[in-house]
Amino acid sequence: MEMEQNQPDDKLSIISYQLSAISTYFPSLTINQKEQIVALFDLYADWNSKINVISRKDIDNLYLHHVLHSLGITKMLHFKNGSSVMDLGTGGGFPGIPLAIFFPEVQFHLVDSIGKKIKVGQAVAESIGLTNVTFRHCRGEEEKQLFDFVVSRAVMPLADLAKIVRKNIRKEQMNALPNGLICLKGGELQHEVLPFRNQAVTIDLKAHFKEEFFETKKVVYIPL
Ligand SMILES: C[S@@+](CC[C@H](N)C(=O)[O-])C[C@H]1O[C@@H](n2cnc3c(N)ncnc32)[C@H](O)[C@@H]1O
Repeated sequence: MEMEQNQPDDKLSIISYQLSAISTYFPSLTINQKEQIVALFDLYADWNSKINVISRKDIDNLYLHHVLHSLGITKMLHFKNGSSVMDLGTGGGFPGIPLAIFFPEVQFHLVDSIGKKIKVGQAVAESIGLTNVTFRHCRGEEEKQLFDFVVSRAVMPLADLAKIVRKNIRKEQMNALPNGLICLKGGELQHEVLPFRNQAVTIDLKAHFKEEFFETKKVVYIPL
């Protein structure tokens, strides 16, 4: 198992360390939200043993590498209540499910071209009682609904994503940033951001989360 620098080394302690990191970074989480987050480990461990949605050797890092990473999007924008957000290429529900827990008054639509991954996300959302999420098994190119924002992690280069989701961005604005695309990205980004250099905003997650995993992780916003 890949270890974070400051983590303890037995499995239960690792998980409770990661959970307490989330509570520390997001002190406003309600008891219900914390219970939903706690429930994710057993659900994903079980589903992941049947359908691979997270690298199997990374499941013990679920809370840091997947849940907290997904919540990194909140560092770019706090979606207003009543907003709608599509997660394109959600796989088993990242970043869509952690964001739907965090923003219970925002409507999320999770899309993936692989049906069995969508089934995992649906089962997890149902088990934790999420009522602000819908799912669709389709390619992003086929989805015609309108949203305030599209979020995405580890799906395709920014230019390709922007090309696919431009049609899905609603013209009416209700958030602190103009509607557009918010992506979680890692590593060297200069080349990908080049076509959007006058508009893209990038933030480093290492400025918000101290764990080594976030050293190279970024959130990129592009108005569309
Ligand atoms: C590497 S996985 C990432 C999954 C998830 N976002 C995560 O971070 O765990 C990429 C996902 O994007 C989906 N995908 C790729 N191209 C797509 C498209 N054009 N429309 C819908 N889903 C797509 C794949 O099916 C796959 O589940």
